[in-house]
Amino acid sequence: MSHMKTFFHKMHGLGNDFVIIDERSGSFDLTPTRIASLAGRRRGIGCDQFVTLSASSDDKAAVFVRFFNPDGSEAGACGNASRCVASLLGQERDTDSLTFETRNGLLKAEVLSRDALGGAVVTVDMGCPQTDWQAVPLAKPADTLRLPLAGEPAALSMGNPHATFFVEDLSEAERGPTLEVDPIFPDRANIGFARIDAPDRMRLRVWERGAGFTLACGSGACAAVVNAARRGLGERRMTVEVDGGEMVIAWDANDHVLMTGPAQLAFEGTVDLEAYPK
Ligand SMILES: N[C@@H](CCC[C@H](N)C(=O)O)C(=O)O
Repeated sequence: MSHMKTFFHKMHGLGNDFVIIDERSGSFDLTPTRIASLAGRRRGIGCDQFVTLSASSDDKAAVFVRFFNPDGSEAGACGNASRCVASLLGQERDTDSLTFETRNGLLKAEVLSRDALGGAVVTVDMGCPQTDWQAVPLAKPADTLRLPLAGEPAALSMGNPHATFFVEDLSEAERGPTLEVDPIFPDRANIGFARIDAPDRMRLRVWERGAGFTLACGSGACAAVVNAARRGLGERRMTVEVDGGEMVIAWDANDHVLMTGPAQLAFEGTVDLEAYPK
């Protein structure tokens, strides 16, 4: 029996990699179990996040974009995937300015440049950080500037929950797996470890909820810069060095967080979804 093959794009932003599947012409049976097996590095295609594109009911938006972690859980935001989607759709629509819908609302993106090898530099307006304890969310009222955890991280939501620890030594990042599931985070959290190297520069590692350490976390970089500025540790515009390269994050006067960095097409392929358990 032959099954239909489903087309996918494999893209990455600074090594944070994605499988992108287009469901605009019809949805596929993408259960959390199937997503987790497709995301597997040995038996699947392999990715840090799985991304679906479907029709948006908002006529300002080109598509509705959903982000899934490799454990099958859904995330409200993914910065690096947002740059990749903007690059892909910009090419499809022959435009550099795009708006797309996510669970965190409408995001605007601008493709700043392209090369001949599937690469682009993209700015995405990631929206406004939310710093109320209920929005992060936290399990109980707490000052989101200094959570009652050893190291007193600052917390906020960029559409997904983030806590940023400011550290001298990045080996503290080994606390990430335990902190992701600390009872203070009822939806778990992405845990960033930031070393401030200059007022406009930081080094960041993020233990991602549902994914583990990745080479880059765009929403984590946005959270880290906002949290550094809130704590008076950094400027509102910083270069963030992650394991996979660099992004520039600017928290503007209108409270929006602008993230600029690369988006790269790695390859395209087809997959028989039925071959993966659901
Ligand atoms: N890699 C991401 C964030 C992906 C989602 C995150 N793991 C979550 O569960 O919130 C990024 O670039 O922002």
